[in-house]
Amino acid sequence: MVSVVFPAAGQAHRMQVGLNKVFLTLAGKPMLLRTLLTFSKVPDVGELIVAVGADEVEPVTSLLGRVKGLAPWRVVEGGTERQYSIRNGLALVSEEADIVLVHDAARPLIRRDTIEELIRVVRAEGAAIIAVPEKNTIKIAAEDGTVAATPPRSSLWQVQTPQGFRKDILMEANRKADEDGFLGTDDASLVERLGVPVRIVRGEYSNIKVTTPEDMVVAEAILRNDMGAGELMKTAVHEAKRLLGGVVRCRKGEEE
Ligand SMILES: Nc1ccn([C@@H]2O[C@H](COP(=O)(O)OP(=O)(O)OP(=O)(O)O)[C@@H](O)[C@H]2O)c(=O)n1
Ligand SMILES: C[C@](O)(CO)[C@H](O)COP(=O)(O)O
Repeated sequence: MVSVVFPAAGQAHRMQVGLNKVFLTLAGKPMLLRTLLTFSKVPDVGELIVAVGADEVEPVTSLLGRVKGLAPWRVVEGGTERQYSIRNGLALVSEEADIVLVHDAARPLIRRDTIEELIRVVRAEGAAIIAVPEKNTIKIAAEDGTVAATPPRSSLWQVQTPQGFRKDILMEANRKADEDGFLGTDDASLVERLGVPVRIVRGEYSNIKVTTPEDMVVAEAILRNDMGAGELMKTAVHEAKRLLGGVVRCRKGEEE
């Protein structure tokens, strides 16, 4: 059985609304619910553990109690850092779970097929993360604000969640991180410290983490666009050709 821990106890400082962003509505549904409902549709997922702020435990418990279609869930108080919120969630993972996924509640655009593919890879390899190839050139800055290095883009991936692990691996990684006082910005970085290989599973660029106000616009647009990127592109290509009288170049094999 797969257990999923959702860190949802952040302060949303960068959203600048004075409210935990996971309760903000996107296309008519609170972000947190959207995320939980998508995971609930995955047959292997047997448990949802949601870490929220201390004063949010009661209202969230009451809210989830009114929602139909959720997998069995529990709400726990989060911590001052994402990693501590997850640690509190891990304490509630049930005996029957053999795999644990961690997913930011603030990534409401995750797709069911991406979750299913991640679970398949974790079953086979023990540890895997969802990521997409980096599109920009990334620079490493020196302390004085000049460029220290330009790592080759072909080896850079933007890491997302969910991230999934065999339960024993994730538990040990968290225990060791606590012992060493190590704080990571994702869960895989804790597992990497154990020397366990972590497989990268290619996901979707649309699985954004809603972090700043403009991310709300992007998320809302993606959710409200019932065409999807593939269909949108077809229409855009058709229009471009019409405007330019068929002069638009199509790469071999990519003709309409
Ligand atoms: N102490 C914390 C901090 C973050 N999170 C969760 O971790 C996810 C990713 O974090 P982030 O996008 O940074 O959210 P916030 O911490 O809320 O945002 P900010 O850093 O702008 O305050 C979010 O679902 C957030 O709720 C958490 O559970 N506990
Ligand atoms: C785990 C994560 O979503 C991967 O991109 C990200 O590192 C979380 O970072 P944040 O500092 O909590 O925004």
